[in-house]
Amino acid sequence: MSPLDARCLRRKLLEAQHEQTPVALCGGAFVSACAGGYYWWLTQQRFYLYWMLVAALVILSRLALYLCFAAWRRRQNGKAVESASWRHLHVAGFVAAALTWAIVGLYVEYSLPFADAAFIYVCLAGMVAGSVVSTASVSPRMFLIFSAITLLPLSLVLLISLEPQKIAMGLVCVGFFVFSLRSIYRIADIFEGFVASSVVNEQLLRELRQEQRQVLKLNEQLREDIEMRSRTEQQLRAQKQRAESLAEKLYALSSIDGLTEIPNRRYFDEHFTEEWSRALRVQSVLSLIICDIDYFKDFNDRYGHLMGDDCLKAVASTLDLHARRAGDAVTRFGGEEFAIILPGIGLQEACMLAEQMREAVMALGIAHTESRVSDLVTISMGVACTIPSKDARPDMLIQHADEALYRAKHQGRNQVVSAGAV
Ligand SMILES: Nc1nc2c(ncn2[C@@H]2O[C@H](COP(=O)(O)OP(=O)(O)OP(=O)(O)O)[C@@H](O)[C@H]2O)c(=O)[nH]1
Repeated sequence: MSPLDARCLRRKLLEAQHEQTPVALCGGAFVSACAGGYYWWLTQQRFYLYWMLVAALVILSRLALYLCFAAWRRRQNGKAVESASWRHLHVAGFVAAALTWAIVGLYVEYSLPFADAAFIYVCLAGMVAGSVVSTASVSPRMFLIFSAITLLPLSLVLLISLEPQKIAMGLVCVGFFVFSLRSIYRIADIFEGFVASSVVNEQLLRELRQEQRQVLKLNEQLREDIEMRSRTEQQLRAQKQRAESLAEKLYALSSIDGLTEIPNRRYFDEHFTEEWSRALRVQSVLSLIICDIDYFKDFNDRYGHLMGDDCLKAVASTLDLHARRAGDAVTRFGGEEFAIILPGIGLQEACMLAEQMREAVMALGIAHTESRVSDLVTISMGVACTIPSKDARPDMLIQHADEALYRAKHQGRNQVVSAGAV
């Protein structure tokens, strides 16, 4: 038991004794009145008057002590403060009460015959027996003080009286004292055990409440942490979404040709590889057209670069208009060259589409007086087609389309040349 608990235990024991005080005082007052009344008519009334006044004074003093202690307890508000001085005052109260009974016992013994004195023996034995209850809660020592002062002087007088009746009574008193003393130790032990375990329980309860408060505090902290974390997660998710949409926009921007607004070479490279892989997987045809504006350098020289740009835009959107199926992609391959990816289209169909495109470009009616094949802007086109195999590489189809384009240029331009099935 900690020093704090030991102090608490002492205080609790004192409190338990304190709670017995009203009963003890009532009992004392009642027995005093009975004894005073009984002996008033048998011997000197003056002695009993004084004795009853002293007994009343002692009872009132102990009552005042009881009230003061109760007020002090209320002020302490249940704190485990040291209470040694109160204990001493309680002991003093017991000693005073014991002395009043010892005096009356001795007085009766000396002044009255045995038969009349027997009443006081009964009273004293009753007082001692009653004090077992009120003193057991504090300490056996208290009982020892009270019963020794009350009984032993009288027992001694009885034993040395040499009268058999009195000696027998003296022995009974001593025996009563000894047996009571033995019992009080047992009762005090049990009582102290109960109070000690209640003190320990209270301490445990206090610790438990403290732990509970701590756990609640930690819970609160954890809840705040979780809320903060979920807020942060939400913010991160929103930022990630923004970053992803930004990346998509950037990717789209980086895949589009700024001038013609059709997909650029970078897009071509990625998309063509994808389509190649798909065609390889499902063993379907894949066609590629590469087309080039005829005598474009001369066009630029004649009409200037800005007109050249407009021409490129017009050609690009015309080609784009003719490749509208899902998967078709008209891209700017570089300079005045365009590449058209046509998944799932055979050579013949691709050549027909290329022819339509060529005618559509001519139909734009863009004047090109410097061209040696027409007065209008024309295009030459090379078409290649394949069903990809594991041994083949995507570059090979590009190369074949390029070679076909080369032949279209050499064969007089403004025409579609097929590379044949690769
Ligand atoms: N206005 C403009 N001209 C470009 C652009 N990109 C490339 N060119 C021009 O395209 C011309 C290509 O010329 P060449 O490669 O000599 O070919 P060509 O004159 O078209 O002759 P053939 O292809 O043999 O018919 C060059 O003069 C480039 O400056 C562009 O974005 N805008």
